[in-house]
Amino acid sequence: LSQSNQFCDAGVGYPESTCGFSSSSSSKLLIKGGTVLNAHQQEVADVYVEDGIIVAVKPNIKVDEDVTLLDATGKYVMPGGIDPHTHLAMEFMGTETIDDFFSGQAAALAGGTTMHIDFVIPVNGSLVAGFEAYKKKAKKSCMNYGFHMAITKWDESVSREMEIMVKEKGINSFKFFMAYKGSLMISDELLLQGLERCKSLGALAMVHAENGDAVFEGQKRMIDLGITGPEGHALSRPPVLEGEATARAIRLAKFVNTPLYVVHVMSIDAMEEIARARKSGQKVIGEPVVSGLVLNDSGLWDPDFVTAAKYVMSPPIRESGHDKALQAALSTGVLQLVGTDHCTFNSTQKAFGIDDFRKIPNGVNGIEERMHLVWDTMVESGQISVTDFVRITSTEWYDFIGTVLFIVTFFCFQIYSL
Ligand SMILES: NC(=O)NCCC(=O)O
Ligand SMILES: [Zn+2]
Repeated sequence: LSQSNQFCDAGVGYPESTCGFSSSSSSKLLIKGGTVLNAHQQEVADVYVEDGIIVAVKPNIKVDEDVTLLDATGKYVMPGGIDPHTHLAMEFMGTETIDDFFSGQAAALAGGTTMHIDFVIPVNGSLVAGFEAYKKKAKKSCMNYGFHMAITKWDESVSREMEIMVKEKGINSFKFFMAYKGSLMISDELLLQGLERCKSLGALAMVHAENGDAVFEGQKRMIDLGITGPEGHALSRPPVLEGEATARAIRLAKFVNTPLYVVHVMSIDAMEEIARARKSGQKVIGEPVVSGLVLNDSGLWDPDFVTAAKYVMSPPIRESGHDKALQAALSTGVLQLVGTDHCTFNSTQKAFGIDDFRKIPNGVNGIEERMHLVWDTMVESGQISVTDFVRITSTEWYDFIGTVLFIVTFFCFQIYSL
């Protein structure tokens, strides 16, 4: 936890030890007798933590009397979750997400996630200005976070600033939008240049894969048919458009010979493209999000606009069947890790699209619910093991991004009942 945060400043009943460590006293904690989990193994052991840093993990650690004891017998002790895909305080579709870096992170912590990676959106195309703006937004943070960077246009200065991000600012993953025509979307020509640049910088290229031109046409088609409600959102951008863009991005990444990370894989169509590419040996990573794993599109058909609009996100939550197929792909290693795409708007904001689904701000929640929903649907059902749970909700990210972000989240353990 940061030394100073809103919990501490507000003094809402949190002891000093929760609000960072004073220079005069050190904090010592022994978590005793739990089943310690990581992505590869589990063992009954004690965990000794000094000043927020894990010093030892082994059975029967003996400590002095000044150490705080926490009995974890009969419980799992595991790393805090890492959500690799969030949008806090993001300006989007004429408004700003209702969760900022404090309220979103408070929700994350309540659900066992201790780190998230948010997407910096450039300001007028400038990555440096976007980075500075997000540093300001993130000042209210109460947990660990990192940044990806979205690329929303392409020119020489963007290319130069990508290097600054990688070499000076610690950002080494860049997302390209193949959707949102007229705002965030970039052309294939620019995507290709972006992929080349990622390759030359050793950075990871990410894509939001939907065919933005076809989505635009699909939206017009729905409006012409008089379908203006939230169901029109899903009808206008069917799975085939996600599959097409995923296949295109994969082929362009292959042409450039650089790894590709596909964010929010929502359909069988996209998942199968990833499966095919991986089988052929191409380095493609697929990230399902918790809404796609546990929901289906029935919410979008709710006659109550307020309810239906809550389910509007892109790519859309799909018909029943896609959810189970994505779970199966995750459990068999076709897809690798679970994000949320947490991007929340309240009912007033969602109501911008009361007469036209194209104006409903796109995004759903999940940062608080991700860990327990994956546990409930996939561990409890026996689809994945407890160590797999740790891998797909926490540690897998580091396998992709290397050692740049050392496993800070291990500082914050979450305890789950056996
Ligand atoms: N996914 C979504 O609906 N909103 C957030 C922006 C994005 O990731 O596309
Ligand atoms: Zn997103």
